[in-house]
Order: sequence, then C-alpha cells, then structure tokens
Amino acid sequence: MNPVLIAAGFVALAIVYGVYRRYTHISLADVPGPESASFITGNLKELYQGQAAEADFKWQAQYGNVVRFKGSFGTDQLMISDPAALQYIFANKGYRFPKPPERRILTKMVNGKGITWAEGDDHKRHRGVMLPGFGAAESRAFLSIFQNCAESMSNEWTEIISNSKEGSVVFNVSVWLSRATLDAIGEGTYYSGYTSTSAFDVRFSTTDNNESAQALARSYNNIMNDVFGSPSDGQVFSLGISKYIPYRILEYLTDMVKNPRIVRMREAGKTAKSVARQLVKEKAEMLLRGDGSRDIFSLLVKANMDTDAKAKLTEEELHAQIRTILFAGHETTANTVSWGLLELAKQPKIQSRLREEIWETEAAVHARGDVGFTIADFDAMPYTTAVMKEVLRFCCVVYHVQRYASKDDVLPLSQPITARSGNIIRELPVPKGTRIIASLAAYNRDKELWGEDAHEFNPERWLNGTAKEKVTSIGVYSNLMTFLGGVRSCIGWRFAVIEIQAFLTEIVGRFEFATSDKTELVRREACLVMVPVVEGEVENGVQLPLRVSLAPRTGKEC
Ligand code: HEM
Repeated sequence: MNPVLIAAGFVALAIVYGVYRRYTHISLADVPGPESASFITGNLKELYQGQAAEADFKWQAQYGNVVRFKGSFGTDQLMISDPAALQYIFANKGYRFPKPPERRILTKMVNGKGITWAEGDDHKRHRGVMLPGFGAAESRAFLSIFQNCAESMSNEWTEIISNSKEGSVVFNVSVWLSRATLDAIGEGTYYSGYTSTSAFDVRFSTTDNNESAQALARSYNNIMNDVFGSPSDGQVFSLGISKYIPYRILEYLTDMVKNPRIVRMREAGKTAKSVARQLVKEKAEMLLRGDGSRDIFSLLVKANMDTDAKAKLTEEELHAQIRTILFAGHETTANTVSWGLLELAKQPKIQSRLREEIWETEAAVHARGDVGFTIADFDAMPYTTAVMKEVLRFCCVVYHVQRYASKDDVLPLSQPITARSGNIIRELPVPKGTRIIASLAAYNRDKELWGEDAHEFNPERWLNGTAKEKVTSIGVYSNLMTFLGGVRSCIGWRFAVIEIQAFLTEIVGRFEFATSDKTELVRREACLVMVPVVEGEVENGVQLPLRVSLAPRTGKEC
C-alpha cells in the first residue's frame, strides 16, 4: 500500500481521536475545592506539611465530602470522605482503584512484595493464604499474650512511680507502648529469640535475646517520623513528581539513591527481611516435626503448606507477609492507644468513669475466681467499648489511604455536590489516572454519621445512639473507616481491637493519666501513620509526655 496513504490514515485517526478526547474527556475542574497555592506543588504543601488530616478537616468543612485539590503541575486530585463513593472505591470496585505505583514502591521497601504491595488476582491469592491466621478465634487466642505484655509494662511503671519522690512520673507513653506492642507481636509468634527487651533496655519479655530481632526493634524505633515526618519543600516536590516516574525507574531509584530517608527505609527493610527469613525457617521446621503452634506466623506457614501449588506463596512472598505483620501490627496499635490516653488525660471525668467500670468488672472477675478479663467480660463493658470506639474514631492513625482510577469511572455519591458552576452533581465522573486520597480521618468526623460534635472526643455518642453505627456498612468495625473496608480492609483489625482492650483495661485500671506541661505542645505529626511529637522538639522524635500516677484504690473494688 502507498506509504503516503498510510501516513494520511494515521493523521486522520489521530485527529478523530483528538476530537473524541476533546469532547469526551472528563474534567474535575467544576468540583469545589481550594485554590491552588502554586503551579509546581499545587496544594501539596498544605496537605503534607500540616498536621495529620488538618487540611482534610478544613476542606471538608468548606467544600464537603468530595474535594478537588491540585497536585503538582496543575493536575486535579480528589480527596474523598463520602460514604457511597468510599464504598464503591474500596468494596464494590476495589480492584479498579489500585494503589499508586509510588505508594507501592514505599511499601515494597519496608515490607517487600507481600500483601500490601500485591494487586488484583495476585492480592486475592496473598489474602487467601493470610486470612486463616486472622479469624475471630485466632485473634481471641492472643488475649492473654496482650494482657501479659500490658502487665509487664505496668509493673515497670509501678516500680518507677513507687520510687519517685513526687509519686508520679512523666512518661513518654508512646515509646513505652511501641515497645510493648512490638513485644506483643513478638511473643505472639512464640519465636524463641524475638524480643525488643535489650534493644530498649527494658525487661518486658522473658524470651532469650536475639541479635537480628533487636536490630529490627532499633530499626523500627521512630521510623515513620524519620522517613515521613516534617517534609521539606523539596521533599514535597519530590513526592508530587514521583507520580510521573514509571514504576521500574522508581524501583531502580529507590534501590540506588543515597537520600538518608530512603536509606533509612531500605535498611529497616533489610533488617526485617533477615528476621522474617529466620522466622519462616523456624516455623517450617517446627511444623515438619509435628510441633505446630497457633501463633500467627505458624498459621501462615501452615496455610501456605496446605495451599495448592497455583495459589501458594513463594518463599520471598512469605517473608514479605511476615515483615508486613511485624510492621503494620505494632505502630498502628501503639499510636492508637497513645492518642487515646492523651484524650483521657485531657478529660479526667471520662477517665474516672472508665476506671470505675474496669474496677467493677475486675471485682466480678476476681469473685468468680479468675485472674484476668475474658473476651466475654470485654463484651459486657459498655463504657469501655464506647471509649475504645471513640478512640478509634477520633484518633484515626492511618488518616489517608491513596488510590488511583485505573479507567474512566463514575463515583456514586451519598449527597449531591453543588459544583463551582452552580450545577448539582449527583454522581461524579472521574478520568482514568485520577489520584484519590480517601480521607479516613474526615469520614470518621462526618457530622451526618457521628453527630454535630464530631470534632470532639465524646464516648457518649456510642451509648445514646448519636453514632450511626449501622447506617452504612463500609468499615469492618462499627462503620468506622479506621481499618478501611472492602477488599483491602485491615486483616489485623480483630487482633488490634482485642489488643487495645487489653492495654486500656490494664493501664487505666492501674494508673491515672494527667497532662504534663508539654501536652499543649503535642503535634499530630503526619507520617503516613499519625504520631505524636512535641512542637519545638521534633528532632527528639515520637513523644507523648503524660504524667502518670498510681490510681488510688479504695479497697472496695476487688
Ligand atoms: C489500630 C490498629 C490498626 C489500624 C488503625 C490499621 C489500619 C489499617 C488500614 C487503614 C489498612 C489499609 C491500608 C491500605 O490499603 O492502604 C490496613 C491494612 C492492613 N493491616 Fe492494619 N491496622 C491496624 C492494626 C493491624 C494489625 C494489628 C495487623 C496485624 C497483626 C495489621 C495488618 C494489616 C495488613 C496485613 C494489611 C494489608 C491488607 C491488604 O492489603 O489486604 N493491621 N490496616
């Protein structure tokens, strides 16, 4: 065929396609949102340099549950907290909204190519092997481990407080809780060497020392703040442009660059890998000896052994799952309990009422001859449950989850939006490639769902019917989005709920928490996970200084 004709054909096709795109391209320009602060970084500085979810709450109040904001170089992005849109993105069409490549790279660096990295059918396979370890029965079986870890920490506190002149001590409670929850995961593995004991010079655990496990504990210490805390303008710029870089090049860059934050993350990943290798080897040997155990990692290794060849995880994937559990399983829970204690310190009446219920139940537990609370006891403690739910709602430590539209799509909305043009938008067309930030924190503060005082810490909402626990059913727990929902919801949520209950009942039962002179300066640092730091002392890392004293017993309680 004549080459001129072929070229003319291509040109004609290109013109037709151009016209087609011109008239069919979906634009987000009409969706309300803040003015861009700069062409180069759009609204990203406000988003990443403010406190965790600060921009979210401001934008939600101004524009509602769907907000268009500018990413780098004038691109439109969405921040969403609308329940119907979230349901669609995470549950109905979960795999159509994958994680952006630049997020997957971060995940890969810390956790390897495991469940948090995988997408689509591959993700289903990972999740299928992991789920058996995280069922209701399996999670309940960990209660006594959590109680032991909480008790060990409390014993240390009691000793330190008893030896203090003032009868109270300002503890950096976040660091203590981070160690204790890492120990809870470590002990939960029944791994002979896994302990953070000497790494932090705190005798929480009775297990033997293990060099690589201690290196991991050191490596995880303050990691989120070191890597993601207080990003400079340059770092915000890099975050913004990373979405233009193809996955393979990003992967190469993150393997090679000498940027201290990336190196920090890479090193933590390496250390975790060596612990994971050791764990898998140990668990596999135990199982082959017929010496099985009910801990999460044994369940995982066993489930993988029993899985048919096509679905089986590779050795590398198995290591990655273990790294994920070690990482995802302690920082989130420790920070949730820490933020909860801060709210209780600020509101002594709520704290006292909670303690009263803990003591009453404890008395009943002792009267029937038991030592510790059971799950049934927790279920029968309405105020404690209300406080825990309020902590999970108000202190949403994973405040953002990021996704992108893999094709042109249309998002359903719970409430229509009034566009900038004045048009009413009842469902929102989104173009392929749109970056979406699901604001879990803003969803958890939606006044329609949680009441007019949604920005206040008030457990009462769970008792008087204000909290709409059953109106929508996106979140896996009490309609909250704290653990996400849908195909990628947190698989450790039951584990976390029981752990939080165990820690709250133990430490609020034994201690009184009060604010310290630095409490006013505590900042909700946005490091992917919301961590506490003290304004003016950010370089000291994670800090939540609370004054702790022994809770005065009247003698009538037990
Ligand atoms: C208060 C504590 C916790 C909170 C707030 C929390 C929150 C979350 C959230 C929001 C996600 C979704 C992230 C995304 O898709 O981008 C997630 C996923 C995950 N979480 Fe948790 N989590 C907590 C505790 C735990 C624990 C204790 C474990 C394990 C022992 C765990 C293991 C996981 C895993 C493996 C995933 C990935 C699930 C998937 O991609 O299919 N989490 N978590």
